[in-house]
Parts: sequence; C-alpha cells; structure tokens
Amino acid sequence: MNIKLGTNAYGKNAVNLSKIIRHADHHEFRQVSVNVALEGDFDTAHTLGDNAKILPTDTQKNTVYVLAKEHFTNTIEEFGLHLANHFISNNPQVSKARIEILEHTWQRMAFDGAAHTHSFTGGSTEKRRTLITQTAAGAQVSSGLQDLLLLKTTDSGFENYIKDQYTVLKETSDRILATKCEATWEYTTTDLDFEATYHKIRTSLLHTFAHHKSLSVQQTLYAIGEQILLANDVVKEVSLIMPNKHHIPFNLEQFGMENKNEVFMATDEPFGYITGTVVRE
Ligand SMILES: O=c1[nH]c(=O)c2[nH]c(=O)[nH]c2[nH]1
Repeated sequence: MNIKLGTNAYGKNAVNLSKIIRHADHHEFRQVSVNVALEGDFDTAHTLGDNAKILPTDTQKNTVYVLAKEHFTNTIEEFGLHLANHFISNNPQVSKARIEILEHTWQRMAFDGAAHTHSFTGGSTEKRRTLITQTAAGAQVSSGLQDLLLLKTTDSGFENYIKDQYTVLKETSDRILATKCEATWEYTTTDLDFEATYHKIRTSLLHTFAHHKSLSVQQTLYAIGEQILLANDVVKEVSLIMPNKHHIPFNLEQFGMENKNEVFMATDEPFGYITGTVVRE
C-alpha cells in the first residue's frame, strides 16, 4: 500500500497585535488578529521528522510583531501583502503564504462633535477582514467584513413558497429582516486604494440592504452582490453569508389583544442560513 502526504500547511493563528499610531495631534489605535499559514516543501518534516525546512511558528509570530512596527501603518491589506511577500521572498521552501487579518474597530470618542485625541470606544461586533495569498505567480487579495449586524423593520416579506404537509409558516408581506452579515470580495489587483474601496463597498452593502424591497433573504443577498459588482470594476466576485435572525410575531390573541406587527420573539436557534456567491458572467 502506497501512502503519501496530501495537502498540508502550517502556521500561527490568532497573533493578536495592537498598535498606537502617534500623529502630531491625535492617536490612532489599531487592533488586529493575524493568521499565518505556509504551504510548500514540508514532506520530510511530516514523514521523517526532519525540521530542516521548518520556519518555526514562533518565528512567524515574532515576524508579525516586528514587521508591524514599520509596515502596519495603513490598511490591513497593505500589511498583509508585506507579510506574505516577506515569507515568500525569504523562504525558498515556501510555495504559498496565506495571511489572514481580522481587524477590530475602535472609534475615537467624540464630545460636542470633536474627536478626543486618545480615547476610544469599541465593542462593535463588526470586523474588517482580509486574506492575502501569495505564490511565485503573484499575490491575490480578498477582503470583506464579518459579524455586521443588520436589521430593517419593514420592506421585507416572504410569500409564495412551497407548502407541503409539514408547512405551518404563515406568509407575510411585512416582517423584520435581520442578519449577521459576512461578506467577502475578491479583488482583481493588488494595486488599489484599499481604504477607499473598502468603505465604498461597505456603504453600497448597507445602502442596498436599506433600500431593497426584499422578497426573501436570497433576493437581498443577490441584490447586494450585484450592486457591489456593478459599482466596482476591481471586484471579481462577492460571497455573502446572511443568516436569517428570526423575529417571530408573538401571539397576543391568546391574551385578547391584536399584534399589529409590533411585538416579536427573537429566536437565536434554529436560524435560516443563506449563502451565495455573485460573479461576473
Ligand atoms: O427569506 C427567507 N428565505 C427562506 O428561504 C426562508 N425560509 C423560511 O422559513 N423563512 C425564510 N425567509
């Protein structure tokens, strides 16, 4: 029987790093979590225990902190590209470097419309994310966001679906639509204004969610992906995960009252799980 090593990778996950960027009149605070994964010629490490081609994950972790001093000054995309390039350029045994960066957002406190110089609020669930993959052929960047809570109180319905012997769900032309959105988009280039493009796409996502008259989560998902592609030539495709965070009308009739679509029971589980990728033909 012939046995060999299949796909493999190794690296350091959750390298948690925060950085103060000191500007003349205010501080910027950045907090990221970095995952490094390397693929390459590591067969003998697995089959013989020969570590001659292994750059320790501890060294990978240190590299993230050291390079952050000079090279984490801008977007997570630029920092990720620098890290990926470092591992590829300095390690001939590495054929692919994957750098994933998750950014937790902190906002400067504002008093009477003026941002405080060095105090921040955080705790939003939303995170910005990027994945850089670099091989000898070049680098590929995909970016996105996760844990973005979205909700609208009208302009959402769900009707005309299949009804079989197990269907009890009532049709509705007016329901709450709520989701915890995860979006990932693949860029066609590594040479672009990552900051401006990110904010343009995020705004487009919010705008479409807000203005779309939704016949289903599926339709809203497609509309968001379509708008992002229509407005951004630099985006190749968009993947969205939009769980349906149900708010079910509570039956007030059992207490002699009418529920005019005002009182709901928010249920965490089970939840609908709607995913899709929107691509150019
Ligand atoms: O937007 C929706 N899509 C579904 O597929 C679905 N299924 C369901 O029970 N409610 C909903 N809502």
